[in-house]
Amino acid sequence: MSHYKIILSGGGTGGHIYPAIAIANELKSRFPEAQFLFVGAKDRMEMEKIPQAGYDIEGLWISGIQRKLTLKNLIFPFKVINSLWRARKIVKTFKPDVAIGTGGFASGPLLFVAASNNIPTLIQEQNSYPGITNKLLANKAKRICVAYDGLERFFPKEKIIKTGNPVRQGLLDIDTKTVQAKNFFNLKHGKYTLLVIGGSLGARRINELIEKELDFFDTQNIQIIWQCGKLYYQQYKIYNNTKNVQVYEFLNNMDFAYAAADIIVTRAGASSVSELCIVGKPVIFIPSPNVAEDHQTKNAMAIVDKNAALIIKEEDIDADFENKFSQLVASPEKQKELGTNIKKLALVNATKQIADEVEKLLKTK
Ligand SMILES: CC(=O)N[C@H]1[C@@H](OP(=O)(O)OP(=O)(O)OC[C@H]2O[C@@H](n3ccc(=O)[nH]c3=O)[C@H](O)[C@@H]2O)O[C@H](CO)[C@@H](O)[C@@H]1O
Repeated sequence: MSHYKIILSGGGTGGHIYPAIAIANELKSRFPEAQFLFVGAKDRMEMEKIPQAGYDIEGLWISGIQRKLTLKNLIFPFKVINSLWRARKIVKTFKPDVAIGTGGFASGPLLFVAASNNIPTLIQEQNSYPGITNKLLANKAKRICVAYDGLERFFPKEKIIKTGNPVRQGLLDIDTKTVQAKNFFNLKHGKYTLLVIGGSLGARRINELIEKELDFFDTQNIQIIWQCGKLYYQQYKIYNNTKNVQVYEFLNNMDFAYAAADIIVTRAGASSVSELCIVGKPVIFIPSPNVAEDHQTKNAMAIVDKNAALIIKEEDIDADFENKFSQLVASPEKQKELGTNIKKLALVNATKQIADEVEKLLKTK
């Protein structure tokens, strides 16, 4: 029987959403008859991105807990109770054969309820340091797919499988898309292209840096695709189509963005890092210092330590950026070396391996 019912839950940021979409797409190609339902958090990105990818989604009233005492924290227990109740209704109505969680707050109640109803659950952890939701869910999960070594510090060892992070199919063949990509972005062919990515939500300090360096880029004859994030778009859109700059709040065609780029300046969220390994181009990481356990620096250092990318700490960008950037641009050899080395770190079969694990769970049911 292949009329499986599959629930996927994860969201809040792109880092949790795109792995879920990649897994769903792979399962859909294996089981065209299967039914899929996503569960996310109301008002978060997934409510827009999942339907765009062609799937149904239900939103729970849930959010993270803040570190200080705020009104939001006082209503947090009510959100948990409400979302557990809603998750229970969703699970009872949809009757999934398996539940897959990719992190983010909504996956907490949904996977908890699924596991409590004896539905096999698989969680996928993108980072080298797990988020709180996956840590709470680990004991009830049947399988835990991870992308880094050393996760047995947090999860039961016998459940862990190192697969890498799932990456959307379209990113696997970007080398064939350069011309199409440059046309798509209206870029000049043959002109050096910088891609700036601030993570799925955008990065304030990277935006400030890019704004400050626009003249510098101009003197270097560089054209730029600048993803500044939804929150910052109003502020930076004035630069759109000036000095060879294109400003986007969000890039819906990451394959084209990567294909058009000669060099990439980026945050170091886990999915971005996995994608950049597949892309194989010279990268300068500016990790966010504002995430749990400084995990973006760890994500980036796993690459930098293999001489496969450069890193500039956020606190050093004003002092170091121009130097490091222009040295790299001036050295085609160094760019080639970094691009070749980062590609060696790619785990290209992650999505397939995770789908294999899901299949095993479906078949043992
Ligand atoms: C500030 C924050 O909490 N960041 C976390 C968040 O990052 P964030 O949501 O930025 O996650 P990632 O960098 O892992 O992934 C971003 C995803 O969004 C896509 N994308 C991004 C920009 C864009 O314009 N278009 C687009 O499609 C990327 O291709 C990628 O697939 O989740 C990651 C995975 O748990 C964590 O490692 C990050 O630390």
